[in-house]
Amino acid sequence: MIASPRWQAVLFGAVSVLALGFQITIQPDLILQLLLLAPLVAILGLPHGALDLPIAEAVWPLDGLRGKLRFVVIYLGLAAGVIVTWLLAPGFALVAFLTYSVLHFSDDWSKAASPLRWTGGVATIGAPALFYPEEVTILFAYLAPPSAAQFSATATAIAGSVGFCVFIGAMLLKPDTRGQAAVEQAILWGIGALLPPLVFFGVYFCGLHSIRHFNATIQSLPQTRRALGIAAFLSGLIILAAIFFVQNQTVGSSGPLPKDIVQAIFIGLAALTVPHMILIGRFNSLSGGRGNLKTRQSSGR
Ligand SMILES: CC1=C(/C=C/C(C)=C/C=C/C(C)=C/C=O)C(C)(C)CCC1
Ligand SMILES: [Fe+2]
Repeated sequence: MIASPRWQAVLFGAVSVLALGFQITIQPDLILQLLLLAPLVAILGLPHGALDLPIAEAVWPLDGLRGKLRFVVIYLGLAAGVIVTWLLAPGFALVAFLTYSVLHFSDDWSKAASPLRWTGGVATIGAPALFYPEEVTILFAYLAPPSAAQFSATATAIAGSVGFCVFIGAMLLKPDTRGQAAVEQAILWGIGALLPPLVFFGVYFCGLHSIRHFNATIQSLPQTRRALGIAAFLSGLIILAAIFFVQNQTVGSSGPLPKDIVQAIFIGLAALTVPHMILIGRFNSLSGGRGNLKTRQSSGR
């Protein structure tokens, strides 16, 4: 576990530098970016969602196997609802996904001085849209009709430019904002300008978000060791299922298409983030902000 937020910032800086080196030397094309992003998101992103069962156990009395099964069915039902919404109204789904992702990612700076919480969330999506508008429009067009993709890319780029101005304004006018969050967001804007959108996303999601989220959650849960065990077990199970699924695919001679991989990664993330956010919202309100449930229940091992 990387306990100290300062070490998380150092790690994020190091991963960013490595990714810049990778970008300069390899210059990966879209398909290579996607083939690297998919397993990275699966392996590093999964554990932060796999803690949801231990979180639910701390928030609600999930008595016995029945209680746990009921939770899993509701959780997966909500995720399936997102996928159905995406199939029926992809334009609306993309706009909603981008909006709640900004809210979700803002939580990485929940303790930062205002307005850095919001500029951080906006940077995670707005930076690539601002610096790589054409690439982002193409990627959005894999997820929604062209008009909705164009609208979302433009709106996100505008949000990005406003966020960037607010960030610079805060740096110049509010000395109390010049802390660790500012360093992280400066790195975020830097890699947003220098790395292609998917490499940028991979670096932020795996190098900062997942680690920070996982660490904050595990620290505030009772029975830490048990929670880690459940998260490891669930992640292993899902990764095995994914490997089994991929091996049994009859892949055409041309291999997987970028569109299929983009849809699998991002509609998958969109679907799982909805029940995850509802649960985290309940968890935070019960434990008093970014609180701690260790004190609410019997102390952890
Ligand atoms: C599709 C796409 C983007 C948006 C990704 C989003 C919005 C991801 C959200 C993930 C979540 C909410 C994970 C939760 O832990 C970017 C980065 C602009 C780059 C261009 C392609
Ligand atoms: Fe997350």
